[in-house]
Amino acid sequence: MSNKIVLALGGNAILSDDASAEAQQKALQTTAKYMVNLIEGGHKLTISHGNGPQVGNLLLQQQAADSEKNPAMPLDSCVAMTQGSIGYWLENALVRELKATGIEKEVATLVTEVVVDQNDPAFKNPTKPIGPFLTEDQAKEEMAKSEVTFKEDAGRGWRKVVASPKPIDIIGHKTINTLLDNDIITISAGGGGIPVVAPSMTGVEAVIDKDFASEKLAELVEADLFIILTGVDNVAINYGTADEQKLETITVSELKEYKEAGHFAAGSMLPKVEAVLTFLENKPKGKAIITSLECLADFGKKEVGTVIVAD
Ligand SMILES: Nc1ncnc2c1ncn2[C@@H]1O[C@H](COP(=O)(O)OP(=O)(O)O)[C@@H](O)[C@H]1O
Ligand SMILES: NC(=O)OP(=O)(O)O
Repeated sequence: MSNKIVLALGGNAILSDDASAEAQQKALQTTAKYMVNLIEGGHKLTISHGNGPQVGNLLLQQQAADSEKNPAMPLDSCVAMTQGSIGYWLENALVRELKATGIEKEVATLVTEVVVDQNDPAFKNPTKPIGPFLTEDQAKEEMAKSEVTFKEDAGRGWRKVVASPKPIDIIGHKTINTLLDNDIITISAGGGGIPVVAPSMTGVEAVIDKDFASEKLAELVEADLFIILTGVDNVAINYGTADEQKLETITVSELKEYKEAGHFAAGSMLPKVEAVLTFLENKPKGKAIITSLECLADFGKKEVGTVIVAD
């Protein structure tokens, strides 16, 4: 059966330890190979992706821009720039892979604006980690020098945090849907989308969580299947402990219970769990999967990853 799929790519599908353009392009070429399985199945595919490491690095590069002739770009413009660069790399990789496998499909990347509420409490409480990981001492030194906030990120080190308001609407979602209905693969809502406030559509300094933006996209294009790819094959309870247990097929109520019991870390697995729960509350007949890129190789042959369905 052919499905309309929203596929959200996590950080490890784009970036390893090497943040060079060449290394990210190479990682995305591997990612594109795994996606062919979804495309060959005749599914209508729209892809979104994160930009946390990339937009943080780009913001750091702005510090070198200190003159009127070479001004620093604000965060919303940096989000737009990373949508462009990651979209270019991914589109390029997919087109190459489609050619190699003889699949005749086109790919279109869309610069996507996402409406947020200017009164969203997130503007007063930055939580979204971006850019490189620092040690605690380095982060404290940075905080003493400027008004930037750094927080510890899920046991992995300290990162700069910025406001991350919830997405309300995706500008151009009808265009994305029209492209999908015409069997064109789209790349959209990259980096969570460029945050803008209505009615003026002015860009604001924030980075939207790509899991929430991808959910909003899945809702608006009425996707049948919402897949979030991340660094693990399955969501787990008691993650990282001796009692860790991988979740396979699970209902919305069961997942909610585990969420309420605190099994999912804020800033890493929690937004993914919340995004799939919201998707299935809006579309009970839909299906959501959280898994790794590698597991996509078996998609269509057997159930892969953590599959979430309505009760
Ligand atoms: N309960 C959990 N089950 C599985 N993985 C978890 C859990 N809690 C935290 N994680 C970690 O969170 C990571 C996903 O978050 P993150 O790396 O921030 O996302 P992304 O893949 O979108 O960049 C997983 O790869 C895993 O290391
Ligand atoms: N925008 C965003 O959520 O990016 P990451 O998934 O890379 O953190």
